[in-house]
Amino acid sequence: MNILVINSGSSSIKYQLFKMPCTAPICSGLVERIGLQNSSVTHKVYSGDKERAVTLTLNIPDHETGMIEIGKVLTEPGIGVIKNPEEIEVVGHRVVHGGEKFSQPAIITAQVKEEIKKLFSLAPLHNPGHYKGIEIAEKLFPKASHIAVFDTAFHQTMPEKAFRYAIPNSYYTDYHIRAYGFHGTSHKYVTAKTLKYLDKPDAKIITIHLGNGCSMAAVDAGKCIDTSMGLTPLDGLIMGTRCGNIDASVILYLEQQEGYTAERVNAILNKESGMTGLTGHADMRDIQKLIADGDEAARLAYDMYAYRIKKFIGSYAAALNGLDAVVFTAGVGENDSLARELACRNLDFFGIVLDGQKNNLRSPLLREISTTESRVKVLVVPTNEELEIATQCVELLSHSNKQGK
Ligand SMILES: Nc1ncnc2c1ncn2[C@@H]1O[C@H](COP(=O)(O)OP(=O)(O)O)[C@@H](O)[C@H]1O
Ligand SMILES: CC(=O)OP(=O)(O)O
Ligand SMILES: [Mg+2]
Repeated sequence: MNILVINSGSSSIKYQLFKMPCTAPICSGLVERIGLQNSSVTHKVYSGDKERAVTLTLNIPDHETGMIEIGKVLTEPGIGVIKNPEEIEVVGHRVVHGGEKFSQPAIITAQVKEEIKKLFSLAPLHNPGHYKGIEIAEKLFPKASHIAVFDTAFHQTMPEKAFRYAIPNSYYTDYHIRAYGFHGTSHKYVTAKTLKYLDKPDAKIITIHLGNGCSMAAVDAGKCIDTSMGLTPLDGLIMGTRCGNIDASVILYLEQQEGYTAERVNAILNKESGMTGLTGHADMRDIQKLIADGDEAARLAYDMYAYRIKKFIGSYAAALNGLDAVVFTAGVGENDSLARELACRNLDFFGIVLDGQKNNLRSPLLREISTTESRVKVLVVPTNEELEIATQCVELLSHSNKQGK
């Protein structure tokens, strides 16, 4: 079954084409730096253990343009992998916010699209892009079944004490205001890999997803018991453009002092804050260059970014009442040794000791970066949200077939 998976993040679109049940992709690609300078599409085609990659530097101002470029590259003679869009049987779409409506994957219908649209205000950097992406994909691949897989699903096991906010109960009952948590597909995938690696199904682990958006999860025996993002993907860690945890009064204060509308404050906190607010850049590679040039603000931003992670490690170790492993994943987590080093520095009290040399080695594989004496293992586990989505699509379709469709 040919399954094309579209994973659109806030700054990138990733795609992979699988011929399931084979878990090795036929091709994969990354549309990067969307809306920034030097945006590009990197398309990789695999045959056996050979890989052929092409990178096209293009002007990609938004996710809509990115999706159209993906459609072109898949069928482009020479670098494409299909002759006809009808060869795609299923398109699996990552959808960040599923609210309380979706705790499982769903076949996309007009009603499902309406629900995704209703959640725009709760995931302003994501759901609008997903919606457009789905609409374009439906036109590009009209014969395929389109399936949405939601970031929120993995976190549905959180106990109420972890997901409720201490605001009047009616806001929960009337508006479902609660923490949902995001990046669930990634936390789920790296959790499974880690438990298998540790050979310990009941392990207590902390998964740290550091991409453009960043989140952490406390996972006990494979079940999420807490996570750092909240009602929306704005909460928790410091991110590329998002502030993470903040005293809610800051919002009121800005509205009073500057006369800002709620919409303006929303844009400031989601798009102009985080590493961008502190350094002018969202991409950690750009910020590292500033640090190398002696830029104090960039250094402070890195320290703040890592300190926030460290505080969550401490609180999740307490929530779990034990810790077997800390797992770094996603763009920053997999590639940025400085962020990992700063986040794990001086955590020997918790039994976490990083091995500087192992931490600096670059590899696309699951690896251990703690010392052999470290009581808690520190791992880098490459995420694969696309494979997880393809797997969930197959499960959903075989389940619906068994139901007699
Ligand atoms: N070699 C690298 N060193 C440091 N950071 C990196 C490196 N490669 C990628 N990144 C970071 O990863 C981020 C993208 O991560 P990713 O998980 O793809 O994000 P998203 O899915 O949110 O778009 C980039 O913004 C950049 O900060
Ligand atoms: C939920 C979220 O922040 O996703 P991403 O990191 O892909 O932007
Ligand atoms: Mg991502």
